[in-house]
Amino acid sequence: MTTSSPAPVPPIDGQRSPRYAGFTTFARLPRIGDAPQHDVAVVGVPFDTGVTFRPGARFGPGAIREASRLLRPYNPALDVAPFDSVQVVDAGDVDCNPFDITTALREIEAGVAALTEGGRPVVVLGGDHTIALASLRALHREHGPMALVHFDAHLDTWGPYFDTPVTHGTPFRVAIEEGLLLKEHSAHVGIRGSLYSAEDLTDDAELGFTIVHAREFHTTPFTEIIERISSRVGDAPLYISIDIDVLDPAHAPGTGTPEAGGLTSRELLELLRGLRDKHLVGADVVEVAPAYDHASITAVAAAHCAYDLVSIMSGRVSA
Ligand SMILES: N=C(N)NCCCC(=O)O
Ligand SMILES: [Zn+2]
Ligand SMILES: [Zn+2]
Repeated sequence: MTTSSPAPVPPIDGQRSPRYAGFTTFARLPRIGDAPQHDVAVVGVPFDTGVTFRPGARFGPGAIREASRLLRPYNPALDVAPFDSVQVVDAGDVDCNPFDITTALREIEAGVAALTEGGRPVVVLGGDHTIALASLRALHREHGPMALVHFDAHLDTWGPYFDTPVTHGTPFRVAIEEGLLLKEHSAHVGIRGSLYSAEDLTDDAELGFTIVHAREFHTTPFTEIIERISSRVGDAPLYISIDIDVLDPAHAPGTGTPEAGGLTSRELLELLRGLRDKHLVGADVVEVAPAYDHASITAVAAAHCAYDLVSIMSGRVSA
């Protein structure tokens, strides 16, 4: 992977232009056409045709970008200035069909593939969770099967809903069926809430996943949980998928299928930081539905997750 040369085009300086002014891009980064090339891309996927309950995640990318205006250029938790040594850009949104899931997934896959050519990492801002499948398909072209760390209240390995095989409740079942994932290196984290039946859990185990349930955060030391996830991933190329409903509704009210008893945003960010040394090839932050948000609580959490993901990626690219 190449490191940018000359110096990367930086985000707009908050000391020269107030952070609430000007065009809205993620963390006030340059738009993709305003940099000579990119090492890491952030891209929006405004798609929510796969939802089973409250719609509105199509407005997630815009809300996350707006909330990201406050992000500053140095990330002390990871000791990295993510925009200093590599070129990070906002690649805009993928235009995808709002009426046909199959067509949309093809368009999203093509959009993500164009950005990740040559193995460059990407952070995808959703959109509902269906889009993770397209993103995995695109990254599989570069990396082959990947480890998945999937933060979510929900398993998202269910079967068809209303005879529709690809929805936001099914992306990781399809991903396993398509051979996109290394199941022995993959985990769901934060799972909770009601299921259709106990078989949902045995079906998921048969697909090969392991689960860190939300309630385990009460009984297991945090460092042990991090170690469990980290050793599961090992050295495999890693994709991190963050469904913002992994957070408790108190920390993320703006989402379509909220479940009580979730993680705090502090816990989630710390879990991400625990994966800093992994070979992170791609990530998404999905299911932000601003219509149900209050004071941008959910969008802020999502923006901070995306910032830590970019920080981990740029640390690797520049190393
Ligand atoms: N991926 C999210 N957020 N939710 C999936 C819920 C699917 C269901 O209730 O059947
Ligand atoms: Zn979920
Ligand atoms: Zn999900």
